[in-house]
Amino acid sequence: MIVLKLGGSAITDKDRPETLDGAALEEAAAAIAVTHAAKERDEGLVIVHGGGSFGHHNASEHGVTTTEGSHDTAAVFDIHGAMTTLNQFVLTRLAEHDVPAVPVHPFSAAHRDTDGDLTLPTGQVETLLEEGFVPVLHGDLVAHAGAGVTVVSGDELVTALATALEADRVGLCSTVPGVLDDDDAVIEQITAFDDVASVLGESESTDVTGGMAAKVQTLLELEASASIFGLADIKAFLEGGEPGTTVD
Ligand SMILES: Nc1ncnc2c1ncn2[C@@H]1O[C@H](COP(=O)(O)OP(=O)(O)OP(=O)(O)O)[C@@H](O)[C@H]1O
Ligand SMILES: C=C(C)CCOP(=O)(O)O
Repeated sequence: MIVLKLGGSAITDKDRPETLDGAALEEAAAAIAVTHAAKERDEGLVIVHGGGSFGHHNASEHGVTTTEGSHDTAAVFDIHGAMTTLNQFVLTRLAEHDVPAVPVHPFSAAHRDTDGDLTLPTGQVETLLEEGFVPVLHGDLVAHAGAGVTVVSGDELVTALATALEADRVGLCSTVPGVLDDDDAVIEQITAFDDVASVLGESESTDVTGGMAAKVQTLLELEASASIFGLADIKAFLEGGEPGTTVD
C-alpha cells in the first residue's frame, strides 16, 4: 500500500492564515483520482495532509508545538478546529473526483506518553482500506501525558502509518520539487542527515513542526524509502516513479 502526504505548504497559501490554495488542491485531487481509478482495488492508499496556513498559525498563537503543550480548551478548539476545516476541504475535493476518501482524526485516536513517543492505533485505517476506502488523516493535536495536548505533524503520522501498515511506498508532496541544495537544484538521494544538514532549513512561513529539516530527519528513521516531490509529480509517484528526492 501507499502512504501519500499532501503538504500543507502545497495545498494552502501558507503566508495567509486559513487560506486554501484551491487550484493546487484541485490539481492534487485530480492526480490522485486518475491514478486511483486505474489501479486494482486491493492496492490501498492512505492520505495524510499537513496544515500549511491552517493549524500552524493557530498553534503558534497558543504557543503549542510538538513538545510545548497546553491545557487550554480554547487552544484545542482553535487548532484542531482549523485542521478539521482543512480536512473538510480535502475530503470534499476528493469526493468531487469520486475518490472514496473518509476522515480519520488523530486527536480522537492517538496519544503521546511522557517521553513524547506517539501511539497511533491503526485498526480503523486497516479496516477502512480493506473495505475500499481512502482514509485521510491530518496533522493535529494529540493528548500528551504530563503536557496536556501537543501537535503531531503529518510527517510523524506518515512514518507511524508506514511502519504499522508496512507501506510499500511513501511519498511527501510539498511546495518544493524536492530537497534543494545550495544552488536550488533537487538533491536526488539522501541517506544521512549530516550530508545535507547545512542546506536544510525551517519553513519560510509560520511552522511549528520544523520544516524540511524535521521532515528529512523523520523520514530517515523510516525503514521504507520515501520520496519528497512537488505537486506536478503526484501522478508520477502514484504510478510507481521516484520523482524528486529519495530519502532512505
Ligand atoms: N533545502 C531545502 N530544500 C527545500 N525546502 C527547504 C529546504 N530548507 C528549508 N526548506 C523549506 O521547507 C519547506 C517545506 O517544509 P514544510 O514543513 O513547509 O512542508 P510541508 O510538509 O509541505 O507543509 P506543512 O508542514 O504545512 O504540512 C519549503 O517550502 C522551504 O521553505
Ligand atoms: C499545526 C498542526 C496542528 C499540524 C501540523 O502538521 P504538518 O503541517 O504536517 O507539520
